[in-house]
Amino acid sequence: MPTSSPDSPVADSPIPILTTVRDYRAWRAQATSDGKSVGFVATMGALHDGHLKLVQASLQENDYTVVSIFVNPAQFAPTEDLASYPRTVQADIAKLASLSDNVSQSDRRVNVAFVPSVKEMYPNGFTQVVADQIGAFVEVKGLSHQMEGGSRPTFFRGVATVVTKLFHIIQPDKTYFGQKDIQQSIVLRRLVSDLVFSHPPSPESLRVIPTGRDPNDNLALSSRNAYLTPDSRQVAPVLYRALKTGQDIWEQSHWTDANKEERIRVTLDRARAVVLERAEKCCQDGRGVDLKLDYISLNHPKTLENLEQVLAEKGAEAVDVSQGAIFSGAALVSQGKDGKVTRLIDNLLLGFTL
Ligand SMILES: Nc1ncnc2c1ncn2[C@@H]1O[C@H](COP(=O)(O)OP(=O)(O)OP(=O)(O)O)[C@@H](O)[C@H]1O
Ligand SMILES: CC(C)(CO)[C@@H](O)C(=O)[O-]
Ligand code: BAL
Repeated sequence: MPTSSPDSPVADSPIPILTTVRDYRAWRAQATSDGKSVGFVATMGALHDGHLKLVQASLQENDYTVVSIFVNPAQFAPTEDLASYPRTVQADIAKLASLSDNVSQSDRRVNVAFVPSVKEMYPNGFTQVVADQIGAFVEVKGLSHQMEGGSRPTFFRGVATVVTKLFHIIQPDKTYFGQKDIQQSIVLRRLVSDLVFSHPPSPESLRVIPTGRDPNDNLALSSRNAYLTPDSRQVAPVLYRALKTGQDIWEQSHWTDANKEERIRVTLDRARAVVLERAEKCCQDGRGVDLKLDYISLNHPKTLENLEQVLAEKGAEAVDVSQGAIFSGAALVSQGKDGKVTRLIDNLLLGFTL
């Protein structure tokens, strides 16, 4: 374990915290020589039960489990919330330390938390302004500019870059990501496949774990939910309700290939209407909550093509729903004139599994 100042998260840690690539590599070399498999969960911290599901999956399937906590500046646009992103490392470490493999009842626990500095991850410096960046960055073309990438055009470049670094450092045999960020998982599987990563050794070793939700109202758990006020927290589950409404329509038994155009339109219209009606109600109820729909879309599960767009540009014959569809959306909620905006995202899988 590295030495540390008394108030750093490393001091008195209930699990080893490694902060440098050098220390981690020494630990990993020992794990390799001991013949131990390593599972990896990448996070930005502010851990919640959704993250802990990923960690539990890793504890079940690997000898050792490593969790990284790193708020990656490269995936935030200059206008986004890098500075205010919740940072709760000590509480995160306590949560990780309290976990054990609850299925096979082995005594496996999180072995290492990797908590690097920005300097450690970007030793040659870094700017959020893409045009001014110098050095190696990773892009996964064709999958990064629709859905979440439509509103966050540099986001997946930042994610693919930092995850490439993390995979090179951590050398995971398996790695665990959340369905909540479905596009991220698809982009990263393609990255692993196209750049022939040896760790993880295949896109399938990047496991995607179902979205953890609030048991009362199904709101997808998210670190940024910490920004919600009590009133905006009441409004936030509307995105899930909208997607569920659309899913119920999509899954009706009368749809055939001949009426897929109507299937797409009705599914999207009804789901969007749920959010728009709630937004209207927010405007009228005097609480000052502002709800905006960013998008709700249907996308091909592999190519991420926007089905509505394909329909408009190429006609119904060009639309392929035979492999199912990703049904996803994002909405922005805030309260008060200068209230912090929370970006909510969610998705449901229509007719396919990951
Ligand atoms: N509700 C959830 N269920 C399962 N996995 C999740 C959930 N929320 C996040 N994850 C996964 O945890 C990993 C780390 O995500 P991250 O630290 O960004 O948390 P987050 O809650 O998604 O934060 P943010 O609010 O910034 O989007 C990612 O693979 C992400 O998909
Ligand atoms: C994968 C990740 C840790 C990369 O910073 C982040 O995008 C996240 O937490 O989902
Ligand atoms: N869970 C994705 C991290 C982000 O929104 O920056």
